[in-house]
Amino acid sequence: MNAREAALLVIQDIEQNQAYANIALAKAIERQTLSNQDRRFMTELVYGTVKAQNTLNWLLSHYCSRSLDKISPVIRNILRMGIYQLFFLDRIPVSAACNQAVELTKKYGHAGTVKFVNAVLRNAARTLDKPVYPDPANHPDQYLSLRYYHPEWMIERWLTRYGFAFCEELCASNNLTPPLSLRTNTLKISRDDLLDRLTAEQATATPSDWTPEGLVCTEHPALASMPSLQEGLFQVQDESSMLVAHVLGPQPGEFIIDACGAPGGKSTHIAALMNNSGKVLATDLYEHKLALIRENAKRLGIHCLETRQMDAVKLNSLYKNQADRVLVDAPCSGLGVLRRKPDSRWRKNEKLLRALPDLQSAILHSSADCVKPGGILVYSTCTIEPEENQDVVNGFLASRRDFVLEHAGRLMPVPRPEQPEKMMQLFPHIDGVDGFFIARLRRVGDRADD
Ligand SMILES: C[S@@+](CC[C@H](N)C(=O)[O-])C[C@H]1O[C@@H](n2cnc3c(N)ncnc32)[C@H](O)[C@@H]1O
Repeated sequence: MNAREAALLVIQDIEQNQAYANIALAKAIERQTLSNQDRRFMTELVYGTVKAQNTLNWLLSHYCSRSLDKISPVIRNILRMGIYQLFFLDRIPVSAACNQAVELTKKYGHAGTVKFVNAVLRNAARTLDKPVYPDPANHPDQYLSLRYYHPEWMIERWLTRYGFAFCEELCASNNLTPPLSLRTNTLKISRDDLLDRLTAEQATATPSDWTPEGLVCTEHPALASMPSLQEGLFQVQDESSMLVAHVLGPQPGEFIIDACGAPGGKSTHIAALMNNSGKVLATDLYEHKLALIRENAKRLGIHCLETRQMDAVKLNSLYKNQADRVLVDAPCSGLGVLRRKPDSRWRKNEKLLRALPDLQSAILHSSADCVKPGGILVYSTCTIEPEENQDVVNGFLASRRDFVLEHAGRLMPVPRPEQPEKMMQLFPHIDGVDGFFIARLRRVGDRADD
């Protein structure tokens, strides 16, 4: 199977079965024996076609008299892939984009659709030029939506809040492919030694500017094939996500609860910072996700971590006043990590976003009850929406006089320029890392300070 056909099947899986793009792609890559070049091309086709689907539909509508809803999903995806190559991939010859789409249609369509796909793509190829987007001065939301492949409701939200320039930079950065970042498993290896191992495994990495254990990897073989991963020498984790455990500040011997723990990126980091001593209890609503934490912990050689399936809203019924520190890495809209998941922007909607702050607040309140007097509570999300971040924490503080807000930015493991706000909001286009929010609170009461 060639890269285009493999890409088409992944795109179909994402659209028809709601498969997650990164997972469906990784599985397909594992099944195929593709060269590195073909693997990169397949990834580009899948991610580009899925991410830019609104713009591809809009471009297609210029060349296709039939309504796109009336076209079968597989043919529509062949057309989208073809248009994507014609308009957005400079190095693909026009003939290859058209001919290969026709070949795929022969296999997945019928004689009529072959003619149709051929006609639409040849028509597009004849008039091929740069897309002419709506005028940004008169239609800023349509312009940004089509130019940067984001749902219009999301653009409207950000335009109102941040203005055009900020919104444009944010959307542009959501479309850049972020480097892979890795957290050294300091229980097994130092960052310098891991760098040597990665180089020996044909990966290119440099130390992170944000954390002492972070590495930024610009080139690497398929992750599953890397012995250093299997040996548990690192965990894949974004740099901003690695900051959370540092802000929590776990100490060896303590009892820590990670209320929304799966798949375990932060729980396992906390355990490493505690040098595998004390106890980390990772809870999550879903048992199958807890299995991922256990797998990760085993691979990383962590034995101070336990898991428990439970609704974090009820955490205080079991662990009231017991934990030295509690992390609430809350379920959220994930709008800070759109650059990592090309399909996720099309899975969100405003109704879903509106429901989140109530759940986040309920988890935060219950988790707060589990913190010992003098202990620490950290609330984090991978979103940039104030309703899920500052508003949740401010609402909590307004009703909980037993907690005070501390300055998260002062606890950075690698010093950074000081920000005036105590709560930390990172943006991909400003900070170059995933959009993340971190707030640290201390429960009033006696306890040895840290
Ligand atoms: C942002 S993810 C956590 C990521 C994790 N901390 C890490 O670093 O790998 C949020 C998690 O909250 C879980 N979750 C959602 N609702 C929950 C609830 N009511 N109680 C406990 N966990 C919940 C989800 O299953 C998801 O695994």
